[in-house]
Amino acid sequence: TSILHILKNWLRLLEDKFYVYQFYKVPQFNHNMQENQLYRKISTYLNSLPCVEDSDFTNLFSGSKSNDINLVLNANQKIVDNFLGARISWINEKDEKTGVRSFVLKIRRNNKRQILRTYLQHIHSKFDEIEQRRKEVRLFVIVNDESNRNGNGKRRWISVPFTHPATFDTVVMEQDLKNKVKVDLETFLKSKQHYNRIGRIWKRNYLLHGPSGTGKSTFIAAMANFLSYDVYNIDLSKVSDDSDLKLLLLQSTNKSLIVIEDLDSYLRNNSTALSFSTILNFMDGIFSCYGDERVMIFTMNSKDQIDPAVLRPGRIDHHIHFPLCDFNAFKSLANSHLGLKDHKLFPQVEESFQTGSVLSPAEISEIMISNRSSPSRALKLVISTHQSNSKLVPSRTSDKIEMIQNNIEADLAPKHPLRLSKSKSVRPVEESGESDKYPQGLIKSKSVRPMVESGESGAFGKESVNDLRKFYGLIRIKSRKKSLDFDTSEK
Ligand SMILES: Nc1ncnc2c1ncn2[C@@H]1O[C@H](COP(=O)(O)OP(=O)(O)OP(=O)(O)O)[C@@H](O)[C@H]1O
Ligand SMILES: [Mg+2]
Repeated sequence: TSILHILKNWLRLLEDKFYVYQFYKVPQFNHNMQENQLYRKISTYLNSLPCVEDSDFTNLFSGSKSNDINLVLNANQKIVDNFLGARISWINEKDEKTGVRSFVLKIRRNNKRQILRTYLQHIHSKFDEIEQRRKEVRLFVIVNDESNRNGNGKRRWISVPFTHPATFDTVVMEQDLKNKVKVDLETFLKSKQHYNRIGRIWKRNYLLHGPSGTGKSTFIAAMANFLSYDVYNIDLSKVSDDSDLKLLLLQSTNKSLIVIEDLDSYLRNNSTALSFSTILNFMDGIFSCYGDERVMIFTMNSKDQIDPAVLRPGRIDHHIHFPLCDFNAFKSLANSHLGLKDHKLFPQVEESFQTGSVLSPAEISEIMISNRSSPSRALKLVISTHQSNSKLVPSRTSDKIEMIQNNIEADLAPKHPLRLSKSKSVRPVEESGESDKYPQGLIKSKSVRPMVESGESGAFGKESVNDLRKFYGLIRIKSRKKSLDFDTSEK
């Protein structure tokens, strides 16, 4: 490697003899000792180049995030950048006497005319891009404007730092689709001139649709983190009229994600004071033409019965479907949540998925989080849920979780006849009103939980209590869903 490096340097020196070069110096300070902004931009740009790693001497600094390490060029180091096929060298000069630094650009004379101007513009836009990524992302939500005493219910934004950890790497979805969205967003970021030329507002609209718990909101967070855009979450039920919406949009900034969750429910239930045409105009970006560079995201559980006008190209540029969990998604979740690349139960899990997906990634993710100490148990729970007749699987998450729990209790039932009879007497089937929805076995023991959780183990014997404790994870999910029936002291 060293020999190759030396040879390359020699070759370069030899090559240099055959060309005439022009030099440009960018000092750190101007004559009044004010910082030269161009120096700062060039420094940021050069330190972001991968070739910094190849320079002979580089400084390492910790970055803003705990695991980040930033590479910074040391004084008097040379790096070479390639731009439109031309080689441009930079030296980070430091005056030994004064300690003043400057960057010196070296470019072939014949390249200068063709590319220098474009190259400097390129540095400017790269710097903007890097700064944008470094910026703290904020989440804006709508509140009533208290200061507006006679303000007939006007709203305003308040913001908090947006700290959602989701990224495109953590969201489980088809890799091709994920890449497509990334490329689409990257192209969008670079397309200001294109949008101007064709006379369109520089915006892109996405529709994320699919059942509850399939990752739509998580995906929005990943997009915000990818773009480093602020998120403006518009709750349409809080917007009092058309002018209110316009005002709110006027107060939002460029480079932002405008999010409307559950648009279908607003449209179906008419639960907003806005007219249909206002919503369409808003989606067209007519109200947001005061700003630029917006990505609008709408989510829906289903596109059924939605007026096609809402979904037409231009209003929605990109439709992304979020399906229930299939086996591939399950494997990704098992890998990220349980650290499982493979498991002896995987073939069985795969088979259980063949009856059709009934669980959302959110539900599978909950099972895995609650049972992360025992991956086999988590996998068994997924299998047992799928094995129940998929037609009997309810659609509401809380009902599904309950059904999973009941399955486990049913599994335990033959071993603990006493428990069964006890539970039956405590909570009769008719009480639940669900007797025609699930088979008898699935609802029989709902009320066992309070007794076990409150520590009344005497009624069941140690073994059964231990068995139920094994599934404590699930009991926790359920009790969380039911917003805690019992107080903690009882627990
Ligand atoms: N595709 C996915 N990849 C990774 N995690 C997921 C995925 N889908 C759901 N989850 C997990 O499930 C939880 C709920 O997901 P999320 O809120 O994004 O669902 P949603 O589609 O927005 O649901 P809703 O329609 O009810 O708002 C999240 O905490 C997330 O961690
Ligand atoms: Mg959501």
